Order: sequence, then C-alpha cells, then structure tokens
Amino acid sequence: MKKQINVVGAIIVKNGKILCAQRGYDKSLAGFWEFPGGKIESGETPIQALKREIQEELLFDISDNLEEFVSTSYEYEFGVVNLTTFICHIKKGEPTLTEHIAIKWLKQDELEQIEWAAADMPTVSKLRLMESL
Ligand SMILES: Nc1nc2c([nH]c(=O)n2[C@H]2C[C@H](O)[C@@H](COP(=O)(O)OP(=O)(O)OP(=O)(O)O)O2)c(=O)[nH]1
Repeated sequence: MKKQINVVGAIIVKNGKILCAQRGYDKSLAGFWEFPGGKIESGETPIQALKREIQEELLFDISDNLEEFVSTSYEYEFGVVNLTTFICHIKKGEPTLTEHIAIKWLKQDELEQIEWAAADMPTVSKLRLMESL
C-alpha cells in the first residue's frame, strides 16, 4: 500500500479573500499553490497541527473557531495525501513568508487562476460555489 500522508490545510479568510501560498522550489509539489499547513505529527490533533504549522510557516496565530471544510484523499506518485481543510481567521499577527515563495489573497472566483496542488481541487471547487465566506 502507498504511504499515507495526513495533512491539514488552512483556508485563511480576510475581508472576503483567501490566502493562497506557493510551495518552495526545494519541496515536493514545488511551485504549486496550496493552503498553508502541513503534516500532522504523532500525538497531535488536526487542529493542533494546523496552529503549529501556521505559526511556523507564516508566523501568525489563527483564531480558535476553526470550521472543518473538506476532507479528501489524492494519490500522488510519492504517496496518498489525506488532506483536511479548515476555514480560519487571523487572531494575531500578519502573514510573514518563511518557507513559501509567494502568497496571494484571492477572491473565491479568482482561485482557479493559479495552479493548485491536485489534492486541493475539491476544496477550491467547493469554495468557488460558496455564497460568501
Ligand atoms: N500544506 C499543504 N500540503 C499540501 C496541500 N495539498 C497537497 O497536496 N499537499 C501535500 C504536499 C506535501 O506532500 C504534503 C504536506 O506536507 P508538508 O507541506 O508538511 O511537506 P513538506 O513541504 O514539509 O515536505 P515534503 O513533502 O517536501 O517532504 O501534502 C495543501 O493544500 N497544503
């Protein structure tokens, strides 16, 4: 069986726009756009993992009222990514790039303008169809 990789991603919403982050060139899926986050470590809940990853990668705190949005699995050649995305807001601080190449704040109907990691497409499609955020 292929390696299972359990990942959480943050849909960070501010003023009706969504934070999109471009993966670094030294990473898997280099240069693709993603919801910031990462792998859940052993002993962590998904929400704990998400808070830790956002603090590590973008140096801000997300608020406590997280809303689970989509859970999907996608098989890449390096393994199966089981991705759960959560809608969240900024509690404290501003996004600061440490690992990503770039970030963009896009409206729901602009999300398809960038090239997303394949596992993210169900989340992108659902966001596109939402009334408002
Ligand atoms: N953080 C995040 N990862 C995603 C998304 N979509 C998607 O396929 N992934 C994949 C990329 C990685 O293979 C894995 C997340 O791991 P990570 O972001 O912690 O990985 P990493 O860069 O530390 O390390 P690596 O995969 O290069 O070894 O899930 C997403 O929206 N956000």
